[in-house]
Amino acid sequence: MIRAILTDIEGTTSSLSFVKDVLFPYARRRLADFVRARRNAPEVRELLDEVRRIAGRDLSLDEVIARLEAWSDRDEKAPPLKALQGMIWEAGYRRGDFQGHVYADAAAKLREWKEKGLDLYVFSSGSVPAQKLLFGHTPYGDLTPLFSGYFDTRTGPKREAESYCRIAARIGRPPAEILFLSDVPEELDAAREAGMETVQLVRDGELDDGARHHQVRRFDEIAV
Ligand SMILES: CSCCC(=O)C(=O)COP(=O)(O)O
Ligand SMILES: [Mg+2]
Repeated sequence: MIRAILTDIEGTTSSLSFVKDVLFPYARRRLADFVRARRNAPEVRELLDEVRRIAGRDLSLDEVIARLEAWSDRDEKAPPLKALQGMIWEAGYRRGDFQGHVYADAAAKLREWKEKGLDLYVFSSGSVPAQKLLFGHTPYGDLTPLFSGYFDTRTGPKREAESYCRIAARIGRPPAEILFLSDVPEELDAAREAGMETVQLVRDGELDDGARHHQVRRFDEIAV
């Protein structure tokens, strides 16, 4: 029996276009200036050092910025980039430059599941602070009280079963009691390999009769 829901964000609770056309360009435009202005702040300095560790050699500040910009352009889910994006988005949410996009059906169903006693969790490549910002600033108000926990790629890559085993252990439930929702079949494959139940969101495009995972268009088509 399903006792907890673990959900992806981009393409699942929220539109691809909000992330790709609003959030990513917003952070990309400000990345270099943000890093230069905050390079001595301990939380930023640590992330810049992490970029150097990933590169495997010392890099100048310009080289670090170039690498971050290249990752952003390729949508690489590198943890230090995701953390910096979240820091930049914080000002955007605070100033009201944008709100976190959440589909109406997702907001309603998340509320309903919570009221029914299910525990709700997020697993996204966006950093945990970025996840909280998105769900904290939606047209439906602050949805963060609905969630019992948040996971990002610091827990592990989204396409590896081990990440879902770790999440189940952190949630404190057997994987079979957890339903994972995502738009990406490879993420669902990994969750299934870990023993979780899965449903694929297909927000746009055709449903596929032969799909590996049960497909729905909206949260209100998910039976729990
Ligand atoms: C936390 S909102 C921004 C989402 C993001 O940065 C991203 O890379 C999308 O990843 P997801 O795992 O939610 O598909
Ligand atoms: Mg997704």
